[in-house]
Amino acid sequence: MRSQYGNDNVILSDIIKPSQEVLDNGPYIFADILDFKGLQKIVVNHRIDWLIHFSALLSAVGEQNVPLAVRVNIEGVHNVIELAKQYKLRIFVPSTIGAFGPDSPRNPTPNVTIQRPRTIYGVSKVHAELIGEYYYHKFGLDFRCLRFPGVISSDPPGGGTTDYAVAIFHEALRSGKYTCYLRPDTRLPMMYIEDCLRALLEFMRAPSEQLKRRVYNVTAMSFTPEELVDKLSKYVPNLHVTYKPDSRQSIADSWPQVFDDSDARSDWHWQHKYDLTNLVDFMVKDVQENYINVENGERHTLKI
Ligand SMILES: NC(=O)C1=CN([C@@H]2O[C@H](COP(=O)(O)OP(=O)(O)OC[C@H]3O[C@@H](n4cnc5c(N)ncnc54)[C@H](O)[C@@H]3O)[C@@H](O)[C@H]2O)C=CC1
Ligand SMILES: CC(=O)[C@H](N)C(=O)O
Repeated sequence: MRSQYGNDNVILSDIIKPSQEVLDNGPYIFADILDFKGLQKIVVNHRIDWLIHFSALLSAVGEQNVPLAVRVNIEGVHNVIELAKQYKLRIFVPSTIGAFGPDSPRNPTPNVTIQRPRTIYGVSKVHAELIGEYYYHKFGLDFRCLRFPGVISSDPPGGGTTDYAVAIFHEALRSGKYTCYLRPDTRLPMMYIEDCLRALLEFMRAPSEQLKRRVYNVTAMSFTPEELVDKLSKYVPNLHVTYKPDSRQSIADSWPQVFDDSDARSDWHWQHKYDLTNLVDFMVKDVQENYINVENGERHTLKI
């Protein structure tokens, strides 16, 4: 986004201390999604016109702290949506495959179908979808929402059910081993981060008249842990993976296996670029160069 709109025109915010890399990249400010007045101040002082609301507790951590998930994921959405209405902002809120549940068709899962999720994360995302649509119809708010599958990047994962597909790269490339908390045949929809961010930007830029709905499924691929291990073994030939399913298995078992994003493809021409093979190629390179080599370099420096 910064490469297209200019570094100073995209402000990143969170409640955590930013890394040096984040600070070097462009403006970063503290913003607590639960502090409505603080958010108002930011919108006014920085003349914000688009709001992209990423803050949330993901599926696995949400189950461990339901009251906090309710506050951040539900109260937080109330705040940003009201803010967007007051200041006439275009607003994007991501939803997820987790907004579906065991009663939804899983292969494929269409854009409009039964949504009865069994996690607080999923419930909060259905709530976000519905309140966003309501504000669109009632107040003309330019609310846009994409339901993402598991998003894969080299950043440390945030406590979701699809985290294994990130963690496995870090652990396999360091130690040649990984213990997976899902069964080997657990199929879930996934997407590489570059596709995810491009989908978001293309969707935000699409003229309103082109959108037949405000909430779209998007995806790129679907795979299982054993299929990912098979591809990764090309880079880590003696890779040893064991499977110890935990509470995240039942969450994954209630989620879509294959996501139908044909509406996004026909309405605003969504097209993914990364499939499983080039996802693995890029992830191996990224984790190796930006994490493992850096750690090794730091260790080396310390030894000197
Ligand atoms: N990572 C994935 O696979 C997917 C993510 N999404 C959605 O994308 C969004 C971002 O996900 P990730 O980056 O993976 O999650 P993450 O857990 O890495 O990031 C969430 C951020 O929210 C921040 N946060 C928590 N409480 C806050 C508060 N009170 N005020 C301000 N910020 C607060 C956290 O500090 C954290 O940096 C979420 O809304 C998630 O539901 C949707 C589908 C898939
Ligand atoms: C798919 C998601 O929304 C997220 N990665 C999670 O697993 O909770």
